[in-house]
Amino acid sequence: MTQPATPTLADLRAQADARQAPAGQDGDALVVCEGLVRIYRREGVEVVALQGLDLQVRRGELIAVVGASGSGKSTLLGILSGLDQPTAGAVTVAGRNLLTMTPAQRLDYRRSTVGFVFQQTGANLLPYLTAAENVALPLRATGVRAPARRARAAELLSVLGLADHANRRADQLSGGQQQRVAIAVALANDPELVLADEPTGELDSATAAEVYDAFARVNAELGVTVVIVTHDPAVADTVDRTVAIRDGRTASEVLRGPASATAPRTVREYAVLDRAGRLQLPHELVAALGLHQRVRLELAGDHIRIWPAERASSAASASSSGAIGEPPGGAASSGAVGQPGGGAASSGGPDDGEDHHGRHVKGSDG
Ligand SMILES: Nc1ncnc2c1ncn2[C@@H]1O[C@H](COP(=O)(O)OP(=O)(O)OP(=O)(O)O)[C@@H](O)[C@H]1O
Repeated sequence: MTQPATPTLADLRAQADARQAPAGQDGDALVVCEGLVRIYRREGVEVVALQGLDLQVRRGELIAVVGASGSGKSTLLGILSGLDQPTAGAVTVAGRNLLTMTPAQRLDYRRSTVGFVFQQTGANLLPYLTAAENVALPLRATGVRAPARRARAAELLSVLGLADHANRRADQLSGGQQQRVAIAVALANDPELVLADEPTGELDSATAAEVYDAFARVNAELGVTVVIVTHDPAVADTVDRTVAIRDGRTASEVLRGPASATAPRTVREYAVLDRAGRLQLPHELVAALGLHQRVRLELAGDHIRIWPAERASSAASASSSGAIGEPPGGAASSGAVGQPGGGAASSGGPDDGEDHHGRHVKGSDG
């Protein structure tokens, strides 16, 4: 049987160049973060909150950013909201460079390009104003006249299913209703991007689901791009993409396809490859193979194998065909976990890592 020719590294590089848009030229990207670094200095101690974070959010996307406490999520939101500046790296939102804005441009950006929803309702709403008055407040700051303010507030509260509550004081609304009013407040000046920091942190799971639905509705009906930072895994049911941050970098992404009448949504987990070619391996894979310090990589047709260094060197000494770029089949390639010869290894089980191009990145026990 004739084997298909194994692509060389040069072939793969040419394919990748053909597929990739040039850096920073993704016409669809509303948010572009490249190599973001944020170092806090306090009393002589440095804390590296972001260490080279790359993230792109397409116009009209609804995404969640998840990660352990201290991984850098709020730091990222602080930068995207224009409140904070990175120590290094580049960030643009809606074509505006957040590093070079003047104070006046920054104020305008915060008033009209981004909207913000916080965890604490107290930070979002004035309790003694009605829902409609709260929504009208940011419009007053941008000089919108009273009749237009009232019309816009009524329109947004209606989209959020709160038309009947427009004249209720904020402190007479339930927690979920208050967060939906907060979404309307964030949308008042028609921003391109809404950022939400733990918006359901104080809500029970049923009410949290209503708030996620509200974000999905404004995303679908108004076309606004939404980034939700949360610890809550239930957000995954609402968004199409979940970006996981680990140690100040984007580590993995889960993409969900649409459900059909006959099949549930497809769910695929990807490791994120940054511009420098760095990849964070999931903890489970690292632990399963006892990987530490250095690993050996092998190109095997359409995927890459990762070997623990020690076992790889013994496999390599038993094989004369272990060089990168050579076809699989030697002692090294027969050692993939439960996948002799690499055939089944390419078939793409749900736990396989895949890079942005759908190529598999396999762990191996040698
Ligand atoms: N103003 C600050 N001064 C010093 N260190 C800070 C400051 N803000 C954040 N950090 C540190 O930066 C790191 C990232 O913090 P950040 O709040 O962004 O994480 P997070 O993922 O949002 O965490 P959480 O989910 O607990 O809110 C942490 O180690 C934190 O202690």
